Amino acid sequence: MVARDESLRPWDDDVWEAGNWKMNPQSVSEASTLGAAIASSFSASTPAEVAIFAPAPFLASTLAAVGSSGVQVGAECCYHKAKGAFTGQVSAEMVQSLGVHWALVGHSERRVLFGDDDAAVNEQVLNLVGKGMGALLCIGESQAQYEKGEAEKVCTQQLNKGLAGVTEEQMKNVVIAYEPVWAIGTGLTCDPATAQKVHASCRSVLASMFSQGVADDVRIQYGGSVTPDTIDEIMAQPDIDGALVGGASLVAEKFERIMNFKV
Ligand SMILES: O=C[C@H](O)COP(=O)(O)O
Repeated sequence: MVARDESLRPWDDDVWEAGNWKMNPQSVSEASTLGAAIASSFSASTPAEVAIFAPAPFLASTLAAVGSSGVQVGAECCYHKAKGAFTGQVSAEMVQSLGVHWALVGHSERRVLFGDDDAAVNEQVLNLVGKGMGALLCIGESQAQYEKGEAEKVCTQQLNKGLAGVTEEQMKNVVIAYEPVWAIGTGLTCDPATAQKVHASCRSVLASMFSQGVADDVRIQYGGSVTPDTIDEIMAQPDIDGALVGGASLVAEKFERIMNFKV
């Protein structure tokens, strides 16, 4: 068994519900208001750890808005280089200096729109865990791959490539998010039983790559059109340890219901 790094996990729960705001909040004030609202509905009785992945310009203000609530704040992407002539990029060091300890890696929008291939994803994961930060690695198949029945195959490849070179010890700072691309922002939530099957397959891949202990301990979130109406059935699946939520994380009341899922 791999002991979790509790400095990155202030709450002793197995479940992690995370909001990915993407490029949606348009101002410091909008992000801060949303962050404060989410933080105010988070309490000791919330059955999950909670994190918000915010746009880089709003990380500091979102951290201030959530204050000491226990809601964690992460970055949406960190380039793997520490410093240099990389116009427009944000480094792990930059966000770490703000007090941010987590970043998303390999979100399908990064892969499809910005060319983050498996090699780039792997560099970002290695960079983050090498610095003691946490990496939330997103994987998932496209619609065409889904229709060909390739979900498990694609996820296996993305895990193998994205986590190449990561040590068993570093896996304590890795969370996986299975996000079928065809379900993102479409209202088409993956059938929970199908998602469970892919999650179980991912866990078995991680057992082969690392150990059964890592596979048992790692948290695997589901993402893709999660809403207050779908969260309970998703969370009832044994291998689903939380949700990575896009659109519904932009509405505090919706995200509050997701945080307080019922099983
Ligand atoms: O990172 C979050 C996912 O892309 C899901 O987004 P969504 O909940 O808007 O479908």
